[in-house]
Amino acid sequence: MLFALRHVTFAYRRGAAPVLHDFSQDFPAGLTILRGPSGGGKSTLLKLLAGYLAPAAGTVTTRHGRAPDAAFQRHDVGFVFQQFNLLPGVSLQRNLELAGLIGGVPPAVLAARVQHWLDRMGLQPWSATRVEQLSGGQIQRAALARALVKAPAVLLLDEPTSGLDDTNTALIAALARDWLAAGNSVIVSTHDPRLPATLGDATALTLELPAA
Ligand SMILES: Nc1ncnc2c1ncn2[C@@H]1O[C@H](COP(=O)(O)OP(=O)(O)OP(=O)(O)O)[C@@H](O)[C@H]1O
Repeated sequence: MLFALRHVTFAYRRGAAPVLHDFSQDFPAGLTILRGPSGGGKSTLLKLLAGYLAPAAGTVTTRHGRAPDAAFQRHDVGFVFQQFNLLPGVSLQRNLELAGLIGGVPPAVLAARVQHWLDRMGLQPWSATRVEQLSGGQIQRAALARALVKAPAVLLLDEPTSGLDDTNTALIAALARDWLAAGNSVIVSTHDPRLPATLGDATALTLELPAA
């Protein structure tokens, strides 16, 4: 099992209505698609899986049999946030290099790995560009490239294609498909009706989160 959640309750503030209440769910390896209304808790759930948020009650267990910790975040998880969280003021290439270094990619293979993802994402012309000068679509592809540089076993994607045109959506779907085909796992939250079809994995688990 990739993740097991047991009786998870989470609220952003003490006393506030919980986003998740007594939520239990197994996440098998492979593809999981999180759907549900805006504000339903998809991003929150992804952050609980990665260990960026901790439940107030209940447990999140990774395939290592432990709660997700800093080592798990560094080595096992590639997270594409809705806000992308690229490091401003430095180049796209440097963003990818830093992510690889933090993720434990051996320096000997790092440069080639970074070039591979810049090429694959069609971002090579902007490798020296500071990220705040990229377009929205370029930033979205850059965030995915940055998540993939460290070759994470689990890719957590939060609305990775929102606002993207069909070409860029197809590019991101193809990447996710390849990542799955290589034996890795992808958990994706999405409203995008194009995405489940283009991911084309009949074994996908689809979770519908209820309205908050
Ligand atoms: N940092 C935060 N502090 C307080 N409340 C938050 C925070 N982040 C999210 N929330 C609230 O938690 C609830 C769930 O939000 P979440 O972002 O997980 O939903 P979502 O399903 O990902 O929504 P969307 O599809 O619009 O991205 C919402 O009511 C939201 O307002």
